[in-house]
Amino acid sequence: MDFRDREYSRIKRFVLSFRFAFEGIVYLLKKEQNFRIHLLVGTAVLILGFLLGLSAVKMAILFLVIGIVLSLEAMNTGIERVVDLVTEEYHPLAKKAKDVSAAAVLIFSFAAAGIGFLFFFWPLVNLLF
Ligand SMILES: Nc1ncnc2c1ncn2[C@@H]1O[C@H](COP(=O)(O)OP(=O)(O)OP(=O)(O)O)[C@@H](O)[C@H]1O
Repeated sequence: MDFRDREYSRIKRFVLSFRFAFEGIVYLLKKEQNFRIHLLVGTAVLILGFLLGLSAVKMAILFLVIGIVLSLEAMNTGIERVVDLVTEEYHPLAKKAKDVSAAAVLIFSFAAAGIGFLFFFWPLVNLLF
């Protein structure tokens, strides 16, 4: 039975939507190396920030930035799968769609790296020297 079927209660559809989103996360963890790398780096950054005693505001910004990177990576994968669904042939528009979608992740990753540099440079310098 289709989950959009009217037989399903609103509550059940609400719970199912979480289950499907969770399945998406499992898919990303199993199949997408870039997602795993971003998750690993993000976790390491949060642990380092905690150990260096960054302020609550800075930690909140780090959480936000890491969440956005992971979400963009997930959206990028979603777009790649849709493009693959539309065509398995080489197509200039398929290339543009995938390249631009990957560019979105890269652009924000540069911004995230800039924020990381601003937050960690002096605390690390003070710790090491
Ligand atoms: N159907 C296509 N037509 C034209 N170019 C494509 C097509 N599919 C992929 N490409 C090109 O190959 C690149 C890599 O595509 P691919 O689908 O392998 O994604 P990926 O970046 O390796 O991600 P993933 O490993 O998560 O699938 C794209 O960015 C695009 O430039």
